Amino acid sequence: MTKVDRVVIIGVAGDSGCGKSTFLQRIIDLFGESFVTVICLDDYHSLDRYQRKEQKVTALDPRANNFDLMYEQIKALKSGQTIEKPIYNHETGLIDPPEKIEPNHVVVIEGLHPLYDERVRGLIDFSVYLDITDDVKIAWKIQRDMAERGHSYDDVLAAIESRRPDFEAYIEPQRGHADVVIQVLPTKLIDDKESKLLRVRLMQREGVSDFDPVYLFDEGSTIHWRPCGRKLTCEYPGIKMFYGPDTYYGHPVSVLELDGQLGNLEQVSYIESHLSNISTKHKGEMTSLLLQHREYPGSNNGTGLFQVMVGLKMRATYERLTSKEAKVAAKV
Ligand SMILES: Nc1ncnc2c1ncn2[C@@H]1O[C@H](COP(=O)(O)OP(=O)(O)OP(=O)(O)O)[C@@H](O)[C@H]1O
Ligand SMILES: O=C(CO)[C@H](O)[C@H](O)COP(=O)(O)O
Repeated sequence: MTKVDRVVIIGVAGDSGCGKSTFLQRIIDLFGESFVTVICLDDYHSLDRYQRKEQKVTALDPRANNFDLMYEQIKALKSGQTIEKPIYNHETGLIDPPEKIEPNHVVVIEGLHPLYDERVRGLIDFSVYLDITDDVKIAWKIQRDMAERGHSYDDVLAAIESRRPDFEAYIEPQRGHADVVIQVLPTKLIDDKESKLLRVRLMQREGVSDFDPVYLFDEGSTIHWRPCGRKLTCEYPGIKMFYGPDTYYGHPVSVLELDGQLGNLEQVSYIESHLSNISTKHKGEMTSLLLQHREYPGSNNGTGLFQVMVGLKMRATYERLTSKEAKVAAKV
């Protein structure tokens, strides 16, 4: 077992089918596999599939989840203790015998409710909410659930509809607690009925310790930028970027937006060179991270770019927290 002086807890919230797997893979690529442990919060379902059906509650309902145990176990991990985490088995719908989880440098807690319980929220060092609008969620889910899971179009729509009331009551409000929200919306550049072209907004909360929001050109200004031209080749309808201040769930945020598709990934370095506070270790690092896995879904639009950017901010938060604590330890 590796000795870990400081366990940094990262929360990734989002509905099922919102692209968490790709985002988590990007985080693992950045930190290295042995450095990160991912805990899926579905493992804290207190009611199995049959009990939920019997009691007419969904998995999104807090009554189907054990927040006391979630809090106790994340707290224990954060203080360097090994835990016996339950396992929710998605194949059988039952709760399996627990598994041992050891503390690691970075522990990501991902799923429906990382920011729901105030006590769990208090343990998280950096949090992200993946906010995929319905049109896009339907398009993604249809692509996956029809191709890979044998569901029909109507099944997919019915599943989204049946989750909606609990989703709006218990999942969506967590956006107000996240340090960063990645919002995925249909494009405004053209009328795109299939939601293939995306407008992606990064809502970055201001005033969060150990987190400096990324900005375009000039911090605090409002910028509209069409980067397509000599240095960035774009196909119709091109790319539009926006940066500016806003208020979100009653608190100030900096918004960074990218609408459209990145045609030539190598040229993303042109966009990168106009962004500040991206927490890269060398010039062009963000572009090379994107290029490293150009096959991941969303690499050619704002979803991939902002996932990489948020990964870099997580690394910066990790480094600040660990170096602060090392300095405190050195003084004692
Ligand atoms: N940025 C993206 N652009 C286009 N499609 C995407 C993007 N991210 C994910 N998808 C597609 O959406 C579907 C769901 O993604 P994924 O499996 O990563 O979601 P998830 O949140 O991990 O879901 P679950 O929790 O149910 O396992 C996949 O088919 C994937 O290819
Ligand atoms: O939202 C989910 C995962 O985030 C699932 O719907 C939930 O975990 C219940 O799983 P299953 O449908 O396999 O019983």
